[in-house]
Amino acid sequence: MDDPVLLTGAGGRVGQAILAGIGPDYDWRLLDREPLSEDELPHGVASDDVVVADVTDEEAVRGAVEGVGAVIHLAGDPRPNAPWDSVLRNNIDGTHALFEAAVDVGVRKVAFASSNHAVGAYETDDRTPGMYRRDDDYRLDGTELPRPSNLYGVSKAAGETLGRYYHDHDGLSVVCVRIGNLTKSHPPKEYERGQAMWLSHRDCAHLFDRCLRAEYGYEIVYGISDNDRKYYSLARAREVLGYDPQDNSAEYTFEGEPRGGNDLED
Ligand SMILES: NC(=O)C1=CN([C@@H]2O[C@H](COP(=O)(O)OP(=O)(O)OC[C@H]3O[C@@H](n4cnc5c(N)ncnc54)[C@H](O)[C@@H]3O)[C@@H](O)[C@H]2O)C=CC1
Ligand SMILES: O=C1O[C@H](COP(=O)(O)O)[C@@H](O)[C@H](O)[C@H]1O
Repeated sequence: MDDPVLLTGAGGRVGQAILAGIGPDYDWRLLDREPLSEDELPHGVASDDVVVADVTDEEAVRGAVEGVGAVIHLAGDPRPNAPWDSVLRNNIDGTHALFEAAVDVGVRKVAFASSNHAVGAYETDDRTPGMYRRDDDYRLDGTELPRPSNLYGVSKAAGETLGRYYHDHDGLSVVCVRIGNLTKSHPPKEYERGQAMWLSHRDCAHLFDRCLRAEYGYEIVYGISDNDRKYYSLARAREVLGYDPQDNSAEYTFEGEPRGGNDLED
């Protein structure tokens, strides 16, 4: 990828994990509605490459995508309990504005930050907590219909559908990454669901690197580490993107302490 890459929501948790891992490897343009501090910028990114704007601002977004080859679109309200007015504006209108601008100027690829909450209602009372455990073979693989757990999940399913439309209508390559639970240094503590869908910082950076480098049409993949407890299949991400995760929440105790050597979870 020789052309610049636009990263929206660059100042947030996922954006910073990506930049910490692959910051030096791309020519970045960054967009966030909050100004980014010096230490949030990868080496070599000048203030001219930073757009402080709301992703629903069509003119600003059009300027931001001009000349870029690919976009990683993260900007939005990430709260599972976010109210409808916020997800409608930040997540649905914002994602629509981003896709419209991208196809208008001829961007080739968009990686969209979807969420586990687009399919959270598969976690029914009769399946949980068993499905969060490693001896359970229940798997979602990205071919299932959305089944959102909240209005935030509805907004992510809408983003995936917008991506489908712009792929079919305009030929844009789109990968929707249903991100699990990103935490730094250790998996979520004392939280089975979080440990089943943990995404480490290094696997996150590697996954989005693969989204930028691989060739695909329209894809939905799961964005988690290679956790023993997983109930999301990584097969599609491995096959289409070449994702090769290195981390596994089983290498940590339930309380989040690293286990020694080969001492994996019982
Ligand atoms: N952190 C996680 O474990 C997960 C995150 N995601 C998704 O990944 C994306 C990033 O999430 P995080 O980094 O955790 O959130 P965050 O809240 O840390 O970062 C979001 C960034 O986007 C910016 N932003 C929000 N609304 C904006 C708007 N309308 N215009 C421009 N900038 C805006 C914020 O200023 C912030 O810097 C979100 O779309 C979220 O739904 C999905 C699943 C899990
Ligand atoms: O989409 C998201 O999911 C993660 C995990 O959800 P949780 O309900 O198990 O905490 C969440 O932490 C993150 O904020 C959200 O954007």
